[in-house]
Amino acid sequence: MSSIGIGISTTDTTTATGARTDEAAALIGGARERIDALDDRIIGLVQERMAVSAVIQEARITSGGRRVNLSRETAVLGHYRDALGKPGTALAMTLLELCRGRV
Ligand SMILES: C=C(O[C@@H]1C=C(C(=O)O)C=C[C@H]1O)C(=O)O
Repeated sequence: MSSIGIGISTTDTTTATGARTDEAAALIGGARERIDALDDRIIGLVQERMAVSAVIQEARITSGGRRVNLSRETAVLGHYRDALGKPGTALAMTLLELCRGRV
């Protein structure tokens, strides 16, 4: 670590995290590892959701029905909105687009 005056560190770690102390940089670095691991799990769950959704859509289309079921999508949107508020609706819309494409 080099330093500029008392208590101001200029390590690579603090630079990368935006922290102003080594203690904060260490906390942020550890928490970012947890976030990266959570993001990997979230991405895996989204991919699993896409696969399950595809099974449903293919079964419905093969049976002569339509790909999209708006009443079900409304229920999914409501579920996310109830849990996460307005941004939850936007998240659900993105998930639905990933799962059944743009309508
Ligand atoms: C998966 C389905 O098909 C489509 C995809 C949906 C989804 O990914 O949640 C919801 C409704 C349908 O538009 C379903 O009807 O459940």
